[in-house]
Amino acid sequence: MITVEDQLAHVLAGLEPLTTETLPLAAALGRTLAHDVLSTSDIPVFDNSAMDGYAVRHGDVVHASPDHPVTLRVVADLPAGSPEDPPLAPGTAARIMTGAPVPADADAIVPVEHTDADLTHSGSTHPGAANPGTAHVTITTAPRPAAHIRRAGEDLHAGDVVLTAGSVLSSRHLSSAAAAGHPTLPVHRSPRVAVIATGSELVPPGQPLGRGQIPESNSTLLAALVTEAGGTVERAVTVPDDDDALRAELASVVSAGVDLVVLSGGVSVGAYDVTKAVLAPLGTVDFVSVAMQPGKPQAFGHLPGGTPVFGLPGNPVSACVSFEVFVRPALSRLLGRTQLFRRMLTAQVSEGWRTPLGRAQYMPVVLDDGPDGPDGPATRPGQLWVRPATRGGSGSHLVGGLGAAEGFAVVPADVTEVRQGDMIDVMLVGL
Ligand SMILES: Nc1nc2c(c(=O)[nH]1)N[C@H]1C(S)=C(S)[C@@H](COP(=O)(O)OP(=O)(O)OC[C@H]3O[C@@H](n4cnc5c(N)ncnc54)[C@H](O)[C@@H]3O)O[C@H]1N2
Ligand code: MOO
Repeated sequence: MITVEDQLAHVLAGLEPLTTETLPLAAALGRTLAHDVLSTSDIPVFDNSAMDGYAVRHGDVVHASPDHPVTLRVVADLPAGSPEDPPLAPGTAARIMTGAPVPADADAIVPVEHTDADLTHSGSTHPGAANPGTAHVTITTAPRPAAHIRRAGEDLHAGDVVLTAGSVLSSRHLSSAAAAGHPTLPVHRSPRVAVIATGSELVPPGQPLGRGQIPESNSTLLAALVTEAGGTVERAVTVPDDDDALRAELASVVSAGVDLVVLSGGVSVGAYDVTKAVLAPLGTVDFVSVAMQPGKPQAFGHLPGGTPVFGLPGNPVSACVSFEVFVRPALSRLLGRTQLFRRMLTAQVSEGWRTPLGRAQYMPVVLDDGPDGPDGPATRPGQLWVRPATRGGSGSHLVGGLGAAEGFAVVPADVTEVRQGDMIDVMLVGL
């Protein structure tokens, strides 16, 4: 048996990020940034007001207080978007709204709450429609120097990196890109993936089951995992345990130009293990036993023409774990991501279990409140507890309980028992 780490290194060795394309911001959501992106301007773009109020000369109002208010003449009205830079002589102020450029002569903003003014609503900022406000304003509280002025470039300077290559673009990244003046972003192409489930016992979910038949679930699982991981499902199909049927399907997906093929089932030593029967003779797909549970039998290699192909074990929990351990990092590499793996955290075990010696175990787990409940003596703030997600434990066929899993606890190969209270690494898979 080879280790998980060696098999993963073998898988990743031959994979390079796909080519890049330029997409409008909304279409780039979930894609991976291909190059660092620089801000085209300072952020903020210019010195602007953080408050609705009055732009003043600090020296005019430094002693203002409720007992000694200071009255200034209002010489301008500056809504957000105003291009004006009115001169402010001593003793004058400009009415200013949040986001409007601060006049060059002003060095503090007094919020309207610290004045006698009342900012009644004006229907439009259009010149002429704007309400000029009062002719005078009385300041009742002295501002600090530079109070409520948001400085140009205090967030980023023009030319600074705003987004780094390899980032998976979220709503927040897209907002930063827009603010930095980019209507489009360079991203890696999303890998087009074909999912092929093999097995003559499989029928579509919901159809009546004859003896020996089960609902097919791996194509649904794997297609959804591909989509969640940022790939594009080209097709998700089921073929029977028939060599010619699988050969025909593989030829079809290769000619469709997919970037990756993910097969489930038929990788073990059974008489009808179609995946092995069709792919092993090619000499370009390796069938190996990996020291993990579930997920021991694994296949990875290339189809004629070079398309990478995974053969995952058919047991549903094995297929899921195999995807997380090998296929997700591979897809992340094709996507150009810098973060190839799920996030790991450390949690404490609230219900122990036995594990096989010599194989790293991936146990589906759920988060819980610990053995004593949320207020128990062993529970500390921020402490995470986990227990097996399925009543039956780690069986690779226990697909019913898989739905509840929020993570996979990763138990090292040399451990035979996980005990209550142990600290354990958990790969988070829930959102
Ligand atoms: N003599 C041995 N037998 C087995 C070994 C072994 O080392 N020696 N390894 C076992 C392990 S571990 C695994 S894992 C499985 C892997 O087998 P295959 O990849 O060949 O998978 P199948 O035999 O096709 O199916 C296994 C199991 O999963 C069900 N299945 C398959 N596909 C689906 C699907 N799309 N949806 C739902 N369920 C599916 C299938 O009905 C079987 O019950 O081999 C062990 N055997
Ligand atoms: O290695 Mo298998 O995946 O335990 O069922």
